Amino acid sequence: MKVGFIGTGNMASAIIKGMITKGFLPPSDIYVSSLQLPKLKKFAEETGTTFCSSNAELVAQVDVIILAVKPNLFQEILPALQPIIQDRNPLIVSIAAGVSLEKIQRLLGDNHTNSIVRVMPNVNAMIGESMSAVSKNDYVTPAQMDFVLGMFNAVGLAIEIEERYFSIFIGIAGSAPAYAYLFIDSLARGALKAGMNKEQATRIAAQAVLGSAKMILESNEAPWVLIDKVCSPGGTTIAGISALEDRNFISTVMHAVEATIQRDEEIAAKQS
Ligand SMILES: NC(=O)C1=CN([C@@H]2O[C@H](COP(=O)(O)OP(=O)(O)OC[C@H]3O[C@@H](n4cnc5c(N)ncnc54)[C@H](O)[C@@H]3O)[C@@H](O)[C@H]2O)C=CC1
Ligand SMILES: O=C(O)[C@@H]1CCC=N1
Repeated sequence: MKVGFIGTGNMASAIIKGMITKGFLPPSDIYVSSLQLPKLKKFAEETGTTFCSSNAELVAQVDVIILAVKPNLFQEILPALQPIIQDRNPLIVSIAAGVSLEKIQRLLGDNHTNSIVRVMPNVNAMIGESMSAVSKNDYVTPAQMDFVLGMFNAVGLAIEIEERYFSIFIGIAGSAPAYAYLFIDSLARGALKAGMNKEQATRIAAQAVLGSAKMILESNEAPWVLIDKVCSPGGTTIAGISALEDRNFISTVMHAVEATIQRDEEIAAKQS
């Protein structure tokens, strides 16, 4: 299978580097196109991927197209590629927030029946730790779906969800790495304020958060049960939990998820 990425920015480069590290495809079977050609050429040379000087050149050679550009570019890029896409009928995979399966089909021509898959990965794909959601339209074959799930399982964990849950998924997985990084950075800033070197504090906090995430995934205990196990009576942890709740930690994080969902819905409304 030859897989072509249209757009090689933050997310595509994370997936490509993750795929290459995991050996999912030979690098030369990964084709890349984007706007800034000198930068793209350097990226292709560094990764061993196949450089394409235009989106059309890429579409003419691949079996799977990964659309990895910003949502507002779909209406410019897809109609221009429509004839060649309809001629070759590749599997279309989009990783964009706010662009529905139905919208992609409309941009490719309502009278056609393209196999289209929507994926919401996250940037941790670069180290093989993405949490990705996958949703498909009616024309995707089981073999095509297996290929996409295999690709995103190679760079983390991929699950199939109904498309109507995509906005919520972005709030807890697509955008959430940024929120987790912010939490770790905030812990490190607290340590910095108390006199510890920030770099050392960041590594310590990141390992503590990594272990906590693994504990939730591997212990089969609910987070609240684990919280109680850390809190000694009259101890340090309950003092910290109380301080977090003084500033509405729980509702602040819930509000962040709601804001993410709302923004995804706004982007989708603009695209429709
Ligand atoms: N950054 C992230 O953590 C995540 C991003 N996404 C989605 O991935 C998509 C890309 O996001 P990023 O990688 O963050 O954006 P980015 O801005 O880093 O990359 C966009 C890429 O598109 C290319 N591009 C722009 N116009 C083009 C054109 N006409 N033809 C071909 N390539 C063109 C740019 O040169 C660049 O390589 C978005 O739709 C976003 O919703 C999804 C999950 C996570
Ligand atoms: O911020 C964004 O819109 C993209 C989608 C999910 C993560 N980054």
